[in-house]
Amino acid sequence: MSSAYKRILLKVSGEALAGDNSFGIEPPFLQGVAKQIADVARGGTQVAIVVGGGNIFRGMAGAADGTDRVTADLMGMLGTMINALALSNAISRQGMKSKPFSAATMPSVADTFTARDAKQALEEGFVVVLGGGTGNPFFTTDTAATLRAIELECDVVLKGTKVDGVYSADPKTNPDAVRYSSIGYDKVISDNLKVMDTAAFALARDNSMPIIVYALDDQAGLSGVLEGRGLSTRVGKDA
Ligand SMILES: Nc1ncnc2c1ncn2[C@@H]1O[C@H](COP(=O)(O)OP(=O)(O)O)[C@@H](O)[C@H]1O
Ligand SMILES: O=c1ccn([C@@H]2O[C@H](COP(=O)(O)OP(=O)(O)O)[C@@H](O)[C@H]2O)c(=O)[nH]1
Repeated sequence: MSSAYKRILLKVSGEALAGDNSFGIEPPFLQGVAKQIADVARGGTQVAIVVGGGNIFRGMAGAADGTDRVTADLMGMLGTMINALALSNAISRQGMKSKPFSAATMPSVADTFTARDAKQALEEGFVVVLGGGTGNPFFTTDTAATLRAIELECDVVLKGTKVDGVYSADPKTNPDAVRYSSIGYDKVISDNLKVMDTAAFALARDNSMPIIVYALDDQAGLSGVLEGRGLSTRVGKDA
């Protein structure tokens, strides 16, 4: 099993680890995601992962309840670090070497992220799991995923989520929404299509980083999506 890509950046949302619950980590879902990742890595593709934290804490929700936004975002970033440790360990249990990195300095927890060290780990065959987002408040892990993909010279960002691509409107609330098989950066931004935030799309556009949006529960799995099977939307320069 091998893909056309040498090095990928996979964004795993926090909710994907919570499965049918909205909070916390459900072991079967964690193991399911870890197995898909380990299978792709075993096929020879280098895999870097950015994990979200929406299953633990979202800064915006904390700020809405009165916590100041910077503190709330720090709490959110720590949530992503919990997920990073859990996912990295689950990947190791699937028989692949994996190393967590943190955007914030916490030496007793994980190595601090530098592009140099993460690239070296990828070249040594580790799946690297990047927690702590960008390390800055007011950003999201979607932006972190795009940023790290550019820094680590990945070929593509894979955004694994609950929907099977980018639609003309949110498919959860609009049953008439139509799925694009591919779409340009400018259109996704001008139409304000919310599957990722605008900052993430703009960063990808300015650095020509392609993004593939797919459903984490696609029957073809991550490896199938990388091989062009399964449903997905490619966001790139041209539609
Ligand atoms: N135009 C769109 N196409 C696809 N999904 C969209 C669109 N607009 C909004 N969404 C929503 O974006 C969500 C995916 O974003 P994601 O970051 O994984 O979720 P969340 O923001 O809850 O963490 C989907 O569950 C979907 O409901
Ligand atoms: O660079 C970043 C990335 C994340 N966060 C915080 O971490 C939370 C969890 O990340 P995100 O919402 O992107 O997770 P996901 O929706 O992917 O589970 C966010 O709400 C923010 O509060 C942040 O402050 N800076």
